[in-house]
Amino acid sequence: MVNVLKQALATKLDVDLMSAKCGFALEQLMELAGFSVAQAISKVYSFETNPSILLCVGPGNNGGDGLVAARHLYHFGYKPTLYYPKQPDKNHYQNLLKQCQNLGIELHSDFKKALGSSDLVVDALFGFGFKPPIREPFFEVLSALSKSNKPIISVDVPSGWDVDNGPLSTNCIRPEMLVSLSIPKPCSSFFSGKYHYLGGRFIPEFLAKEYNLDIPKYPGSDQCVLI
Ligand SMILES: NC(=O)C1=CN([C@@H]2O[C@H](COP(=O)(O)OP(=O)(O)OC[C@H]3O[C@@H](n4cnc5c(N)ncnc54)[C@H](O)[C@@H]3O)[C@@H](O)[C@H]2O)[C@H](O)CC1
Ligand SMILES: [K+]
Repeated sequence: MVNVLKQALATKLDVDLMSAKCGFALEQLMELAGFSVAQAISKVYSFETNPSILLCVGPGNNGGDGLVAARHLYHFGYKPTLYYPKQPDKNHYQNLLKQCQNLGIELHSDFKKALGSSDLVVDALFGFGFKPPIREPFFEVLSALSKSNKPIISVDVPSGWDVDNGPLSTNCIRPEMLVSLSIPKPCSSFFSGKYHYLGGRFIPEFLAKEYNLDIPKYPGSDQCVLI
């Protein structure tokens, strides 16, 4: 049994989930993934002491999880805001953004100002689709994050880390919390923050068996589990 999945296999698992044999749509998986991230955050950081959460949103599905999490965090009582420098044309991402904006969630253009006024930062820039080296404008964003003392919550993979091999340099971000999705990626063994959660409670048992995955048991109706 394995408790981590390398980049190539995580990509294959994602394709399998959305194939005819499993029948999921990306929108469903992303909603569950993003909801589990919001729920994990709510278990660790109270909205009374840490209301302002800046969600840094990347151009792929990791960013989509961030947009979903922002919407749920708003409904949980937080004050989320977004930094989304590369917005793809795809309908789904535009709808997720519209859903946030309809709630009055602010979209920042000045990253440093946004960072200064936040209590927590969600890193939803890159997940298992990241291929180094980091391209602009993300290099500047990640180096500002690595120098900041704000607690960072990374979604699936700490952005800028190699998915299979971990931090690429000494000035990589060091998140306080990591929410792995489906199953942790190998880089999570370098995580030295305080809280490691697993979310994305959607892997059918037959697929877990096929990939020989050792998925921790989720408590009750929770969408995340502390690992
Ligand atoms: N099965 C699951 O667990 C699910 C997880 N989800 C989330 O999806 C991401 C993986 O999404 P994907 O779109 O494949 O990749 P990323 O978002 O990680 O990144 C792709 C995006 O980033 C750009 N990019 C890649 N490398 C660089 C670089 N060096 N510099 C700048 N930009 C880069 C690339 O061009 C793309 O635009 C997974 O981690 C989960 O968070 C799903 O939501 C549901 C199923
Ligand atoms: K991330």
